[in-house]
Amino acid sequence: MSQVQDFSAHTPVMAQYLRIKAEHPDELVFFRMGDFYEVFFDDARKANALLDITLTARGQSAGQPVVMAGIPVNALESYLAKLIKLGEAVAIAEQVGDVATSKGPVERKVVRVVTPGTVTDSELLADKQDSVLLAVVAQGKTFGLAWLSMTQGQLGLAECTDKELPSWLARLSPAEVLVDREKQPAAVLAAHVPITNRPSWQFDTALGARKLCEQLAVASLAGFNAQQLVAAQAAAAALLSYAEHTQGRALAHVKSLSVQRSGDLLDLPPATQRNLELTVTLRGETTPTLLSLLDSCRTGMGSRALRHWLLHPKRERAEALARHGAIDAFLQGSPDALREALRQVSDVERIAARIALRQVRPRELTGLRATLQVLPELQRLVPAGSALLDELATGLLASPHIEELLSRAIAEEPAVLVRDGGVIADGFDAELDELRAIQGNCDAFLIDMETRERARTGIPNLRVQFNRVHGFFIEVTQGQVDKVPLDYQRRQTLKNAERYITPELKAFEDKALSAQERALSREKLLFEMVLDQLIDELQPLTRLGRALASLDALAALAERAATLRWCRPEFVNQPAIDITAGRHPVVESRLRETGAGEFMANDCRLDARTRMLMITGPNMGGKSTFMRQVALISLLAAIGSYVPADACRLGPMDAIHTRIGAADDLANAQSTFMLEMTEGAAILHSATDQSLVLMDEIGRGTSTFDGLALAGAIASHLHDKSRSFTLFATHYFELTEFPSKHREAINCHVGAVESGDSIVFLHEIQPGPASRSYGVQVARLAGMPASLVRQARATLEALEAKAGEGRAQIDLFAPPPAAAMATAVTEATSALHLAMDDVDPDTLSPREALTLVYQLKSLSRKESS
Ligand SMILES: Nc1ncnc2c1ncn2[C@@H]1O[C@H](COP(=O)(O)OP(=O)(O)OP(=O)(O)O)[C@@H](O)[C@H]1O
Repeated sequence: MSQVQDFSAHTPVMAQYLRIKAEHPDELVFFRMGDFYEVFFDDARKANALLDITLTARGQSAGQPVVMAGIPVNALESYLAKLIKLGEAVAIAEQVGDVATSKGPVERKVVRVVTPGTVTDSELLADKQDSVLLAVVAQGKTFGLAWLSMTQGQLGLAECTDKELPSWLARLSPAEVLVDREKQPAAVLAAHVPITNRPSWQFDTALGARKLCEQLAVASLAGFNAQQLVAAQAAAAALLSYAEHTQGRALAHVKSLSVQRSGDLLDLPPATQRNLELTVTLRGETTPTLLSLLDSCRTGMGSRALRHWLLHPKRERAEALARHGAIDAFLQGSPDALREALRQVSDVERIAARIALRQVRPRELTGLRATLQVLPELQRLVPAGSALLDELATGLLASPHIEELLSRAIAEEPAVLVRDGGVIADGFDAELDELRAIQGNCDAFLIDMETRERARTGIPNLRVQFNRVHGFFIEVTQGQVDKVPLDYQRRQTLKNAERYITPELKAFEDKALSAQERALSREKLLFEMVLDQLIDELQPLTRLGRALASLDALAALAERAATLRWCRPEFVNQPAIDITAGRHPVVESRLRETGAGEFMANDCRLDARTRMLMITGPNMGGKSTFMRQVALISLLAAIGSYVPADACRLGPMDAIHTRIGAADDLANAQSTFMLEMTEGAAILHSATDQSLVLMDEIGRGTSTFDGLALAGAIASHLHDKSRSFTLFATHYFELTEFPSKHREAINCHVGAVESGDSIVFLHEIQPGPASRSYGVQVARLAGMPASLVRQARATLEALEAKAGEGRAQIDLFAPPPAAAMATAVTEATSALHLAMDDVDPDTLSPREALTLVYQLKSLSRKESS
């Protein structure tokens, strides 16, 4: 039960609470009182609204009732989980003083602050996902980013422009973002992530540089190539201060820093991540996605590594090549045995972090011990023939000291919590063994005393017993009570029996109970000592975690490649996306699962001379699927996976841009068309000749003529200016003219055949433009009423006839008028110039001069016509 306290103003406990709350104004303060955490005032009202817990009022403060709500200590985790999900932060104030010896209220202190980005409790974290804390600060036109995965112990720094910031936010997908409360970046506000405001002075470059050097134990950041990143260093200052503040201690396990540059990564803007359904579907679910298909990892660490690879593909292809080599080595045999052994592996990465933060639980340590014991077997099962796998296999080492320590110190099956006792193994510490022996002797003592007392009192059914609530007692049934000797003192009366205690039993009770208490506190001390020794071994443990994660992820990719019949892609230096019999991995596996038929594989051949496919064909024909599969295959190759195709050759790639129809973004007050144009504009601004661009039915969000005109202009821009590899799907038949005027574009279409009133989709990409769009047939398939379909067909025929008669021949792809004038003028000027170049006026005869005037006149007439 919660202690009954007087909460009137000025009571010492209230003063203590108010002091703690003043230090944590932005967090919900959970104030430990006995078996409850209490929340007061506005925090209580908030908890009541968010957690649906009952409000009570007790005492008065400043004339107002003290509003409060209580959370039982043993239900803390589930309430925390809820609050973290809602983006709230909680400061946990524990009783740190000794209740028995305290004068006045027992001392309380905030031992940690749990926030969405810094949570490390295994119960509150998803196994397969990292929780990333990110700090973002604007310095002039540059944004500095610093992030930390608390459970991986890894720091990251980057700088980017305003335009690039949304991609970074999508890629890092932070659980919490720290921003300067004076200038919150708009892109962060738009990203719908929990935001924590920090004071401006915490975003300080010099402070950041100093804190980073201290954290990484280095004299300068030059070794990390980070000394120029002043904005990122400023973000790191706020990040590290906040992380330490929440943990209430230094972050001993954070020893590695990776500096990332926008230009190093294959750019996957947020729209691309969404449209390609990499980690969540368009409906917001986690399956079926590319990640859910890929992730057959055996450990949470492996799944997290795979997710990271997928969202951070590199442009430079050495790492991907090494992974292809590793998959190949696995496939020479089979990854199954290693994957089976990986089942016995615990989440070493998170355990290492929790050791560092002194939050590790006894059973995590036995998990770690079991993992260390299977390392030799794992090492044996890693196949030869790949430099990357060789390197990872050598990483499967931990100092023998750790294993030996864990085997000696931790019991075979320890209790869940240290405070329950039974965690330290017998034989590890002589003092603990002795204290336990006293407890162990209990049973023997009780039996012995029972025999003696039965003999002394002549009560045959007398029993000497112990229970947790009443301690030790002698129980005598009511019928025998008159035989009880004088030294028996009554302790408790039951319906059928009386319970007594004797001086001898009391003395034994004191000894046994104090032994138990002493054993418990000895265990706590020993556990801390074990942690001290483990903390010295953090670096090898963290390295081991990473090696296990990579091995698991690679073995999963190998398993997928074998099961799904994928091939090894080849990288070339020339521009190329050359895919033979490519498939959309997720659609293919859905078709297989639902028995809805075979997936139709398709080729895609793009190179320096053919950069754009103008794709036409009926709705439901497979245009979007084809375009997406080309993007997914390119991405899979870039992360080092095999790909769903028979053969695949890829040139360099710097980004995958997608503009694919989406629902209205009402939350951000953007109409479908506005969104379409905004996303389209972003692509045109950033796509290069090494980008892959998917344009699905651009222009459909507005009137036909506007849409067609815009689509034509966008296609021209992509073809002439960006020169990107472009897959352009459209229902505007007019655009099938595009390739005849643009050398690097060709037409193709998805095949369909009409049978009677109906239509059969072939899902095959065929050369040339589609002959018609079959929209009415598709509507019929979708179940539109027959009368409506008939009406639509009649209208369509009338419209087609009319369009055929009167359509003016408009050149959709002509350069814009201003540009046309400019070109004409330049050419004309240059022609006149050329003619004038040969003329020397001083040597001309009058007749020659007259002829020249006629010539120039005729030239100028020709060029203006
Ligand atoms: N290559 C294929 N093999 C087998 N089935 C396919 C293939 N491509 C697409 N499909 C099936 O056809 C459905 C429609 O495909 P998709 O959405 O790509 O058509 P679309 O041409 O883009 O249509 P719309 O123009 O209406 O957007 C898919 O959900 C899938 O079930």
